[in-house]
Amino acid sequence: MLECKNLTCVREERVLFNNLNFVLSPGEILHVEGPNGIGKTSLFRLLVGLSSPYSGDIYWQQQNIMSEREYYYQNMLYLGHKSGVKPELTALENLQFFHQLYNPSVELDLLDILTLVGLVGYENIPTAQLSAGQQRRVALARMWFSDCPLWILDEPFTAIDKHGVKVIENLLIKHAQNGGMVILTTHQDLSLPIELYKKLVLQKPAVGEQYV
Ligand SMILES: Nc1ncnc2c1ncn2[C@@H]1O[C@H](COP(=O)(O)OP(=O)(O)OP(=O)(O)O)[C@@H](O)[C@H]1O
Repeated sequence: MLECKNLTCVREERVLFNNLNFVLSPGEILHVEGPNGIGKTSLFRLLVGLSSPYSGDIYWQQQNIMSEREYYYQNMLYLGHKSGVKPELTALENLQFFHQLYNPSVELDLLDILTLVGLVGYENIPTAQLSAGQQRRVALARMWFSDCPLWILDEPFTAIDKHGVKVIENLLIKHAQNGGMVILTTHQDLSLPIELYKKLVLQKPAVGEQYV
């Protein structure tokens, strides 16, 4: 379970959100919504420990993520805005790298995963030469390798076409149905089963609480 308690985020003395509380339990997909600049990426950076909250705490399985970082990182997959793929390696080589990184002991057919992410026929092209959506697909392939229960996905659908979005949605559903947890932000409408899906809408702080 991921739990945020009284989380306040401040940038350049401006309060993006204050006293945010939420819980993400096994089997849940949480969609963080809000307009450009409201603080979604800032929240995700707090959730993955890349920056520290102005106040408040984040707990993973009742352990503060800042004091139990190693344990937390063993359980969490983060996909940020940057693709995290190696541009000079081919799509297949990037997948081989993810395989070694995440679960080398598990036998996987990388061609199956290339098929799922729609990159068959492009497997031997350097990733730098692929289209924006294809490069994003290489990055998203990590979800098929990860056995982490918690997935934190910052705009995973950027540059992904409608069919690709469906494939990823189905993967998120499967992950949640297997007891996994997903927190994601996207400006797209999602079609996910209501029993797995909840929303968190970030809102501006009240006037008078907008600056520290
Ligand atoms: N490192 C930083 N230093 C100063 N200001 C920052 C920093 N990071 C973000 N901000 C500011 O915080 C605000 C929220 O940015 P953030 O990227 O979290 O928004 P967002 O909700 O993810 O937006 P979008 O939907 O456009 O991706 C913006 O006004 C941004 O300029």
